[in-house]
Amino acid sequence: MSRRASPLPLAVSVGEPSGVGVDVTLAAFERRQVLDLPTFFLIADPEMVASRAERLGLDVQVRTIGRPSECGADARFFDVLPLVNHHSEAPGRPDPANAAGTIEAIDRATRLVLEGSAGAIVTNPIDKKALYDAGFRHPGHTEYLADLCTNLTGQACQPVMLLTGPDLSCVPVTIHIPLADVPAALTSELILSTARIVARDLRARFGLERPRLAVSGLNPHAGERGAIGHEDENIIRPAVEILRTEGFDVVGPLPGDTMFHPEARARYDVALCMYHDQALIPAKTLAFDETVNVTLGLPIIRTSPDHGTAADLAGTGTARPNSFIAALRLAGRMAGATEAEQDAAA
Ligand SMILES: NC(=O)c1ccc[n+]([C@@H]2O[C@H](COP(=O)([O-])OP(=O)(O)OC[C@H]3O[C@@H](n4cnc5c(N)ncnc54)[C@H](O)[C@@H]3O)[C@@H](O)[C@H]2O)c1
Ligand SMILES: N[C@H](C(=O)O)[C@H](O)COP(=O)(O)O
Repeated sequence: MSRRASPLPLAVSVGEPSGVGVDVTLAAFERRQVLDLPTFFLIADPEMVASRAERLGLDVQVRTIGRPSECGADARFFDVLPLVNHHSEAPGRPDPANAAGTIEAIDRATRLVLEGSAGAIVTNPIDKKALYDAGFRHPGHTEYLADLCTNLTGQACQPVMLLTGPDLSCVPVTIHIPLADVPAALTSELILSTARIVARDLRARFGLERPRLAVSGLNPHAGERGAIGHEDENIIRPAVEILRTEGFDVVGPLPGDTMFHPEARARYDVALCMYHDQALIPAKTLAFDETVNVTLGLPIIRTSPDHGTAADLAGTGTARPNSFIAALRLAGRMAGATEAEQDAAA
């Protein structure tokens, strides 16, 4: 698979303005040349961005652009596509009044990628509770982007959350739901559809021809052959067997506690886990600074740093930009590969 950089700029959404999103974006901009980062612009309130840069003591000049094609025209400037909705600059103090701008940035970035003006969307973290308090009805970006893409394209899509780092890639089959609801939400069909999307997108977007999948169990010891819970034998194992008959390279159900040590990880490309923390605890513990959150199953490329808003660090200059930089790099590579394939097919 080609790994050329995307010639289209990446659209970065501002995320929660009281969090570290702008801080890590500015830090990445400052290192763009030395790190040879893909070209990107931020969708945000330019005044808020300029205030944050000043608070951080950064010598960054914000330039307002009207469209993505203007991005990078003068490399000295930090390009911002302005929001219609105003964002106040108040680090560490999430405010539902900012929700409209936060959502607007995600919407506009998505539309720009769908219309072919931007190569991919890189999202900064949102404060989910602040958005819920303002009436946002989706658990997170992952589910929201799927709804948005479905509405904009007319094609239904199932979003799949992939956390990918240097030594582990994993997918939570159930995503943002209470732990108590997981057993009822877990079906063989959901495991099957998730695994099929993972295999398809790892091939198309990452160049992995036949990814090796490892499926976790749900209960301790993967249910101890039915003695500690029934889901492993009645729901997960049948799904794994169907996947095998379909030609997938897949093992499972594997006990969740022993599938993440180094020798175990060497045997698979992606772990399919049954619930959010089963996947995200090992991913963030192994490589909090390098892991990237990617949404599979969408008609667009979306990446994000693995961390949240880190409101305690906003405006202090201590937030590490590493995961955001990894998200930019990965989005650039994925978009470049997609564009190369489209060129080849043309
Ligand atoms: N993609 C997203 O939109 C996304 C992802 C995760 C969490 N969130 C949201 O973020 C909010 C806060 O969540 P949380 O506290 O569980 O997680 P968090 O990642 O914001 O913070 C966890 C800990 O890690 C530290 N940390 C986070 N990012 C860091 C960085 N770049 N450099 C140095 N230290 C960093 C924080 O200071 C904190 O101590 C919640 O509202 C949550 O929903 C959003
Ligand atoms: N589940 C993610 C995490 O804990 O890192 C986070 O909430 C981001 O989810 P979205 O990308 O769907 O907002």
